[in-house]
Amino acid sequence: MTRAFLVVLDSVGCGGAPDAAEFGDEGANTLAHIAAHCAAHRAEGPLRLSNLDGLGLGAAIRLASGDDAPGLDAVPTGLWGAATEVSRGKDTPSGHWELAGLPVPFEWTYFPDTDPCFPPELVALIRETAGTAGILGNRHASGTLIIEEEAEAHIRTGWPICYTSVDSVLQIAAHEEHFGLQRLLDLCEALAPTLHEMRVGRVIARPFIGEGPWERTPNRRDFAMVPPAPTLCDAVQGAGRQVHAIGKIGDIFSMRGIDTVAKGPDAALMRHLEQAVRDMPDGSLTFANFVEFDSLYGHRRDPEGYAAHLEWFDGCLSPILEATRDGDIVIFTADHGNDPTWRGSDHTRERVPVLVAGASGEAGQVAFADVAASVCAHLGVPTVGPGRSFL
Ligand SMILES: O=P(O)(O)O[C@H]1O[C@H](CO)[C@@H](O)[C@H]1O
Ligand SMILES: [Mn+2]
Ligand SMILES: [Mn+2]
Repeated sequence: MTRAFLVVLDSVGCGGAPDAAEFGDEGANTLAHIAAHCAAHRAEGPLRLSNLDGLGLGAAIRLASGDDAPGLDAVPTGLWGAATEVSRGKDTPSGHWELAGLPVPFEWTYFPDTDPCFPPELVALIRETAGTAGILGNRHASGTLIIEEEAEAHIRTGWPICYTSVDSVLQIAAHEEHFGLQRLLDLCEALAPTLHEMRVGRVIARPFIGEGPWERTPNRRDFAMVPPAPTLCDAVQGAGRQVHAIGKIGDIFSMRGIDTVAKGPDAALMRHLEQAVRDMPDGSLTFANFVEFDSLYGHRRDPEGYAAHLEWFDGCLSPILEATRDGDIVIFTADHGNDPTWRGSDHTRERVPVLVAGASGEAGQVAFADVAASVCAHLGVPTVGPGRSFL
């Protein structure tokens, strides 16, 4: 029996989504634009990702979009392809659920990009649940900028800072000491069932500290809707196998089909992944998400920070790939794009690379749900979802 490791590099898209124009994202390409930025502007020169490119990253970018990616021109040794999403959201739950065999079968509710953005009944519910006379924010915003703008008023009034984005989210930022971390988590948890009934995908607690400058802390919590049907995690667990989640996978799947969880910043997650490759039993699935590409660099529109994080990630892979056993597969993919050279601060609709260590050949253009079918086929468990195995 063999093991599967499914590793999502959050937001590391490769352009070319056929419906990108419907999202205002025609031409967005996270990886190709970072590579072009490095080649043209970076003191250290072109993007260098020898492990991922060796598996087929540059080839996947060219296949997905036709765009060039300077510095990524290795001849692939892994199995490589590019995956297209059908769910209507370019958000984290949509991407992960579909990779896990569950294209989202309904339309999410999004809050309009108006000021205010939340309906009065929701504002009343937040006020009542928080025990405050009002809320701050109530608009579309970047999470770091809205803290800059509202933190002083937040500390003065004690009101929570509520905002949203192009994703189906209610985000609440509050100071860990002045407002209280547990109080923030309790508030988000209490609001979540109502928001989920409204088909808002997540309520996200965004705690911060400091007295200006302000700093968000790793105590973020996502209260996500339960997946509306079984996913890859349920299929693997249901076959009596172990499912280990690294990073925010547990939150994204509301712990459905997941046995164990390891969390922390990306550097800690890399150590957890290495340990999982050493320790996980035959027949198991390890499902990891590395979020900092998205949260620290994509949303912050920082192509050089994004490039450095890609190079850090790639540089950590050699010992991990060497520690895999015969018959293991390691799949590297992504859940959506977040082009740091694009306008605004939101995700971008893109295809994503699919690179498999432990297999070889060209998978070509595949579907997100094919990832779940491939993992099921590899592990020899009953398949889940509409996909077909590319292995
Ligand atoms: O700008 P910040 O707070 O990082 O928010 C981002 O994080 C949210 C959840 O991933 C996205 O919807 C986007 O709004
Ligand atoms: Mn994501
Ligand atoms: Mn994001």
